[in-house]
Amino acid sequence: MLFAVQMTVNLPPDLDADLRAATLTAEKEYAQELQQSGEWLHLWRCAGQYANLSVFEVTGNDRLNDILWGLPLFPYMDITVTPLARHPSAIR
Ligand SMILES: O=C(O)CC1=CCC(=O)O1
Repeated sequence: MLFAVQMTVNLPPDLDADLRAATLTAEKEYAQELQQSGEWLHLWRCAGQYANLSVFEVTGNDRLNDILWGLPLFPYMDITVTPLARHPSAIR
């Protein structure tokens, strides 16, 4: 199943600098592992925003939920999930 996910990051300005750096490092590793495994198909920056638009291909809602709850930045994110269906005019 395909899902578009928008993640907006709201890191508290007073977050401890070491915790911030460790969380960002862990987020990058987590995201890159899921891209390498093939579940995280696209990861795009929303221009001008501390947000991304991602596409996941996963077995279902429960798997996507597990992935999102596992994001190191999850406590600092607003997340919107859109299930995707094939568009009748799509050629690929
Ligand atoms: O910077 C972001 O958009 C948050 C994020 C998700 C995966 C990642 O590496 O950073």
